[in-house]
Amino acid sequence: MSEKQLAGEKAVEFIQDGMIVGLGTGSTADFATRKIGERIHNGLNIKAVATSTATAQLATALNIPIVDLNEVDKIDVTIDGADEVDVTYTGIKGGGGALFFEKMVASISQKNIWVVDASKYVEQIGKFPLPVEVSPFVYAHIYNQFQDKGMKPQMRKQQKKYYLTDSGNYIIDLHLNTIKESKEMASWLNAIPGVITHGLFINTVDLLVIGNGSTTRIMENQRHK
Ligand SMILES: O=C(CO)[C@H](O)[C@H](O)COP(=O)(O)O
Repeated sequence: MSEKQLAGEKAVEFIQDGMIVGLGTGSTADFATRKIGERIHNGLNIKAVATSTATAQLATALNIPIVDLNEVDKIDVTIDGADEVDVTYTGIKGGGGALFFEKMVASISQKNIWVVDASKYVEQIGKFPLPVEVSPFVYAHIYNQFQDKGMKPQMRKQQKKYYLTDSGNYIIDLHLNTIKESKEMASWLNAIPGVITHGLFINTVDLLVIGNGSTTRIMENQRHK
């Protein structure tokens, strides 16, 4: 079994009857979603909120009842993947383009569990390009601002066109190589008009489930206890 599958399936052990569950996006989160589907088939009773159209489609195919984010007061547990996470539980998400909905769902979740393979647990984040979701109305100006600051921006593309997120925005990937001041970087990005959100997730994760060889390592963010 792959490290992604080990991590994804392990996290499902934290889900109990009656919960509202956030379903993440990406190949690792999909393993969790499939396992939840299996448990529903065996009698588990939950409702779920999806973080992307792709995840909603997978969940529906597995008979997982999907509800709108606005129909729930809170989400009990969200299981999501990540592209990189460091020892302070700061991470980069959005490799799969779902960062905006993922951030919204995480923000109203009482417990956020991230599932990753061992290669994503790093000392310093930033090797993975940082996604910034921007409005198509003003994207070129934001791109130029990044370029002028030497942040090596790249418009994300799909089939030669600009990649469109589920909410109809573009993504600019910043090839920074290392991000030391993540809080400052997050505040700066948040303040740029036309930036919808970015892939820096700070102080979000409660529990990190890392697929490690043939087993899993579970790490609890002590600051969230
Ligand atoms: O943030 C994400 C999607 O926006 C994903 O969780 C992240 O890209 C990890 O994906 P994978 O599990 O396929 O490696």
